[in-house]
Amino acid sequence: MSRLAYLILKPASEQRETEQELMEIRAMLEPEFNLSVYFTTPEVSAGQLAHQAVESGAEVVIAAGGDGTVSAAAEALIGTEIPFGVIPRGTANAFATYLGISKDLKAACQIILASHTRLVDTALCNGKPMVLLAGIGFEAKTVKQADSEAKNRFGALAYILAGAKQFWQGMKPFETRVETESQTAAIQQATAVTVANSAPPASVLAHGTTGVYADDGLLDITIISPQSRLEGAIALYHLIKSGFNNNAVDLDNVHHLRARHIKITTTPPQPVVLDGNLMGTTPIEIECIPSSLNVFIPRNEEN
Ligand SMILES: Nc1ncnc2c1ncn2[C@@H]1O[C@H](COP(=O)(O)OP(=O)(O)OP(=O)(O)O)[C@@H](O)[C@H]1O
Repeated sequence: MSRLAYLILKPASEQRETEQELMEIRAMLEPEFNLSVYFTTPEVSAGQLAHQAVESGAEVVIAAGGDGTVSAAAEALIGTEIPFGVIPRGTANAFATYLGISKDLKAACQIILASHTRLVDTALCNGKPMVLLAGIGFEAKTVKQADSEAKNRFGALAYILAGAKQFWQGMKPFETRVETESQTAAIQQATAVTVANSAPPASVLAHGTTGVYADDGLLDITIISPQSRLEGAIALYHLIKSGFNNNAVDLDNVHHLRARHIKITTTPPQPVVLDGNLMGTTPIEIECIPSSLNVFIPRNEEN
């Protein structure tokens, strides 16, 4: 008997596109799974649908959408070992990229059909699910500027344009205090604080440390505090490099630490973006939940 799978899908902006994508997903997955399809709406979240799926005995849960949809659906699966499939349909798709899942719909379905899974860490940020990262300051302001119209028109370039604008306009620095289970750091003139569970190289501000790994039971914290545009540009250059070579950034204005439990306060309060969506303002408290999500990944991404 075929396995019971719940597909949670965030509709695309064009209905025809959604219909076409759903047809392709059904054609790929239905020979293998008994597939039930549910659409998210502004009122019914991927999290609610995923909880419903778990209660109904789903043997596999699949989220098709952007990082917000994937993160919300993942929350219901934390600690369940129910295999979780990701079909990237958003703008950035950072979690899928981190896991090595292609944006090509058929290739993403093939990964689910191959049934190879890996346990990864997740985290809770002020009680909300986090598979990727929480960004305070620069990143949150960038996401705020890249509205849905810009994302529909320019795709991922919308984030780059919004980031460049932020950078050019200059950021108001803020004071931050980061407390972990073993240490406390206080930085006077921070412009961005990033706490990452997982992060592809494109999530540049997360890469102060020696690699961001979603299976080490730890969160990676990067705080940047450049005092000028030039210092900011140098820091960015080193962070981009570190995203690819996993060497920690060695600069006075890039601070990094690792911990399982983190509390962050800022003065004044700063906007926070959680897994690609704005969630409110600081203070935040984040707890890593080691090996808590069982995701389908390509076989060659095991290490
Ligand atoms: N049918 C819908 N119509 C409009 N908004 C929706 C719908 N379903 C979910 N949402 C909202 O979309 C957000 C999640 O979007 P998600 O991040 O998954 O996709 P995206 O915006 O397409 O991708 P990205 O963030 O990468 O651009 C949530 O805030 C959710 O409330």
